[in-house]
Parts: sequence; structure tokens; C-alpha cells
Amino acid sequence: MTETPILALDNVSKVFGKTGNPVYAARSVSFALNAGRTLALVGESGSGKTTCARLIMREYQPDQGQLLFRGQPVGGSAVGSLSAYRRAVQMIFQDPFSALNPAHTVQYHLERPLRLHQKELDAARRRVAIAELLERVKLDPAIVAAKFPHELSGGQRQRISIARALAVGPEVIVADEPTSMLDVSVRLGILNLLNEMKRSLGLALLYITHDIATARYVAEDIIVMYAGQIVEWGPTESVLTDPQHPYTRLLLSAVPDPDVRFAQSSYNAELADVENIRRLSAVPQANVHEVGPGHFIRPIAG
Ligand SMILES: Nc1ncnc2c1ncn2[C@@H]1O[C@H](COP(=O)(O)OP(=O)(O)OP(=O)(O)O)[C@@H](O)[C@H]1O
Repeated sequence: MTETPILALDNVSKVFGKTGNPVYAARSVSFALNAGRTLALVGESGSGKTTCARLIMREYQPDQGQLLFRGQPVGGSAVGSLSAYRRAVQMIFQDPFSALNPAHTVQYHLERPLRLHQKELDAARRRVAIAELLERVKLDPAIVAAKFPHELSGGQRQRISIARALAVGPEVIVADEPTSMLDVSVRLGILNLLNEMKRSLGLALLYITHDIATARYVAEDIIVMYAGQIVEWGPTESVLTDPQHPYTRLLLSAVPDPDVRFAQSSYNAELADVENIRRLSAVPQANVHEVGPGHFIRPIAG
């Protein structure tokens, strides 16, 4: 028997600018997030990744399809179901500079969610909990708790954002480009921290990125999106080492990572025709082919 995912998008579509020139930001998108696993959602700018995150955070309502939490539609009639969902699903944003309020200390940022979501803690136990949260994200409470955001580096701020998300006791974390605004030198540290959170707390992670090469550091499974549509998905290793969709190959061809093998000359002729690949990849495609164990593509027509 397979375990029920914590969270799932079930055939979800979201359309903007419906009259005249509709933009399908998400087109029949389905995926599931499971405890202790990371799913990477990759694609270039405008492919629909953030729309998926916003649908999960309930900032957008789907035009079609539904969001399932532990197998049940989110926003159903059950009393408390929405508040349980809001607590269970937390987000880490791309910009750790604007995610924190410059007028408040680190202590304040962590105390607030604890007050809201762990009401049983008195002031002394909250202080202990804050210290534990900071240690969890590898920061020294004695040094950082009293600091203001501007006194921290970008990497430290992102660690505070992660600690704040953890303060709520989440089951799912949606991380939208969590390292793209950080120095290259601290990116891996943040990805390693997310990995550790996943393992030690059994979190389900959705890792959103335009940088397909980083997916291999964090994600067991990967989804490649283009024009609101999932074009290829499966185990990360299989998709990255044996990409089957021309658009995935195109994305990988832009990766200067020597670990990602992509020098196969047979792809080169295909990649010369970039515009054609994009055009054909954007065509809605219901057909699905399994190209390896658990590895699927929506083949392009033509
Ligand atoms: N609120 C909105 N109103 C109108 N169009 C929108 C809105 N949000 C997104 N879109 C459009 O939907 C498409 C998908 O956008 P989305 O932000 O989800 O892409 P993305 O892959 O996250 O890109 P990026 O990496 O740049 O954030 C784009 O064409 C975008 O212009």
C-alpha cells in the first residue's frame, strides 16, 4: 500500500488574463509531496513554478483541479482544517532581505510564530525554543538573537527565515529559489541545511529553482515545467543523466556543471533548433510516455 502524500496538486490549472489572451500559468499540473522527500520544480522564468507555489500557499485559487492535504480537499468543511493547513505548510522566499522586518530583532521574528502556534509555551520556554531553533539552523543564539536583519549576512538571514518556518512546526516547506539571491559561496550551506531539516524532521520539501543543476543536491524527484505544463518528471538521477524531453535537454545544456553529463553529440543538432523546441514544448499535450522506471515525459508533437 502506498502512503498518502502530505500534499498534492491534483490536475490543477490556473489561467491569467482570460479574455483575449489567456496565459496558462499552470496547465493540468499534478504532483505530490511526501514526508522526508524533496521534489524539485525546475523551469525557466515564466514556466509556472511560482504559480504552483502560490496555489499551494492558497494565494491563488485554482481555476480547475484541487489541492489535497493528506488526501482531503483543502478548504473543505472540517472545522480547523484551514488553520491546520496554514500551520503545516510554510514558505521560504527567494529574498531573505525583504522577508524579514528591518525594525525587529531575530528574537522577535522567532517569538511571534511560537506565540501563535505553540501557545502552551511560557516566556522562559519560548526563549529555550528560540535558542534551539537557532542552533538547528547553525547560528549561535548568544550572538544572533538580539541582532537586527541588517546586521546579518544574506546567508544568515536565509537561515533565520528557515528557523522562522520551523518555529511553526511545519510538515511541508515550499522553498522558492531560496539561494538565488545569495553569494555562490553560501548557497550549498543553505541547501545542505534544507537537506538536514528534511532528514531530521521528516519534512516534505518543494524546492523551486531555475537552476536545474542544484536539484541533484537536494531532490530525490524532479519535475521540469515549461509554459505552465509539466514536460518531464521522475527520479532526479534518471532525469538529469538521461533527459528524454528536448526542453529538459535544452535546460541542461545551459549548465556549466561538469558533473552533469550532457556532451552527447546526438543532442547537438536537436538543440540548434531552440525556438522550435520551445514552440512545440508549449503545445498542450495529454500524452504521457514512461521512459524509465518512474520517469515520464509528455512527448512533443512533430
Ligand atoms: N498575477 C498574475 N497575473 C497575470 N499573469 C501572471 C500572474 N502571475 C503569473 N503570471 C504569468 O504566468 C506565467 C507563469 O508565471 P510564474 O511566476 O509562475 O513563473 P515562474 O516559473 O515562477 O517564473 P520566475 O522564475 O520568473 O518567478 C508567466 O507568463 C507570468 O507572466
